[in-house]
Amino acid sequence: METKPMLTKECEFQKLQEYYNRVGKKLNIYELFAKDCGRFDNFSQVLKTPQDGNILIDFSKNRIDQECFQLLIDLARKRKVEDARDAMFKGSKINFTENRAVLHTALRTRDNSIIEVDGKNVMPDVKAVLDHMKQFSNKVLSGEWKGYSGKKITDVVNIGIGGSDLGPLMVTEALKPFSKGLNMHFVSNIDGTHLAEVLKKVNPETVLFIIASKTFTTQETCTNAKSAKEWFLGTAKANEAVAKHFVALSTNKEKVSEFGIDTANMFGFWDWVGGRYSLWSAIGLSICLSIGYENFEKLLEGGFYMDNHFRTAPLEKNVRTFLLYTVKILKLIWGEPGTNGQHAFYQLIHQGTRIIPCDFIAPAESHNPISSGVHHKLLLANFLAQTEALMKGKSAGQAREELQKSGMSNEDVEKILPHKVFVGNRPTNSIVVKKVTPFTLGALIAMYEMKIFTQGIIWDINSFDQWGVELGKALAKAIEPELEGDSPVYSHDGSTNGLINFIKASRAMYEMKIFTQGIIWDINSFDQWGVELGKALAKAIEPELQGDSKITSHDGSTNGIINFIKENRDCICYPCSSVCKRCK
Ligand SMILES: O=P(O)(O)OC[C@H]1O[C@](O)(CO)[C@@H](O)[C@@H]1O
Repeated sequence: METKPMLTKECEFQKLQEYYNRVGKKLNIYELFAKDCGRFDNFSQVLKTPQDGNILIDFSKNRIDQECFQLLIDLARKRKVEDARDAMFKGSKINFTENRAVLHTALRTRDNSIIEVDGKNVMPDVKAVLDHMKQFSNKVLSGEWKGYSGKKITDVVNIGIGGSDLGPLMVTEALKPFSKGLNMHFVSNIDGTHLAEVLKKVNPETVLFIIASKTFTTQETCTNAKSAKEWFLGTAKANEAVAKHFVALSTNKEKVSEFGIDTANMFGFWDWVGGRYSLWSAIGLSICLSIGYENFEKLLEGGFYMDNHFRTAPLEKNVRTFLLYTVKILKLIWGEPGTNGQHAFYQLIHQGTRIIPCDFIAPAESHNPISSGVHHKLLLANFLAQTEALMKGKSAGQAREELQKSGMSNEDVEKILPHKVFVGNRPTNSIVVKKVTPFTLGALIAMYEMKIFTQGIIWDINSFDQWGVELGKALAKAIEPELEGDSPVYSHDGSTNGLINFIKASRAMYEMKIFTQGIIWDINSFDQWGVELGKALAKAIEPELQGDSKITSHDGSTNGIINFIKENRDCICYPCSSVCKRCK
């Protein structure tokens, strides 16, 4: 890869910085909507999928205007995002610190492209492994594959960690409505409780263990796999039985065979698949077993669809660059499904001292419209309300008026007031799909992968290596023996020694830390007014989701998303009466 100047030295970056100082830091999202009735249309995009409906990407609730947008695009061009993208897709070794190609995109290529690494077309091998996955998963699902005592497989335990766990775990969880009936379990943690609790639920005669490890040297996975095998042999006794109940997903044939797994039951992949991007590879075998191979192919198709968008759409119309605007603070993506987050950490997002840009992802239609769709309506109302609340906030004037109306004394009002005010102007992206399907999920995952890629190129960070993680692993090896026994340790810095010695002696108490922070900063750790505002807005939005009339009562983005949901769902009545013009 060509060496680039430091980001801050780029003239385009300096222009962006100058713009931020002059205009950007004063931008107020809510006011931007008031000034521009076309804002939602200008800062959102609809992608039409072949069979799975439209995907809406709304980034209008960000602190951007047209000038800022153009400056960001100019910066992306200057940092050669398009060249890097093309280099990645054609198999150049863009993971320059490890001298590797980055070709998880080849795994989901669904046309007849030739993709070469070191002059060799990798596609025949990709197809051969997919074929192996198809044959195997079909055999297990049909019951043709039998355990050592002749019984069908009922449970699958995926033992892996990091990319060999999280991607398949997330996908199988998200696509549960497509399950073909096997019970899926995922064991990652080295904490023995994780494995032990799963083993209580499965039967050695009907369980299949998938040992998923790119390197087959990962401490957690190897330890869990060894313990699982010991548990299995405790009942099965004969070593030959292992072949019926253990398969491996790896790039390391030698280690797989050393472990005692027949390499005929090994599903391979290659060093150009990064661990974090491996769910599209053989690491996705648990996905195939959960939702069936045909659905796994649809997941690949969704990823391929998004890749094609990324490759061909100009930056100005490219959804990954839109998502760029969320990058300022987080380099890390975290969250919660459904409304769980608003009962946990949204207080921080509403009233914390740092801006936390959020993405909200929602389906217009649920797979489970139970109680005549009431659950889904409430889910959507809360999603919409939180994005609105984060943007609008609540001024001191509004809060004072509310408190006075409640009959509170003036003295009390002034005491409570600072806790009831929140500045708003918190940026969010909203992403709405018609329904969560293997295809749409594949497309969304690929979109986020490419967002990380784009950020890496702009900041000149290699998104495909993990040297920091490797350093941690090396240090863990040194610390491991020190945790034995009860003699104090002095070989590290004061803090690490202190921690080790404390762990040896007792457990930490975290709740009191939060309490102490609250007292020091004068933040009430026990209220949640930001969350309450979201709830109030959700109540107002709920009835608006009824019927198919256009909504205009909110800001452009909220209106736009509500109207998108209404237009893109089959049923328009809550509760579902089966007589509305779309669902009857
Ligand atoms: O698949 P492996 O080789 O067991 O590695 C597990 C995970 O550990 C990492 O190497 C990080 O330590 C990830 O990249 C990878 O997904």
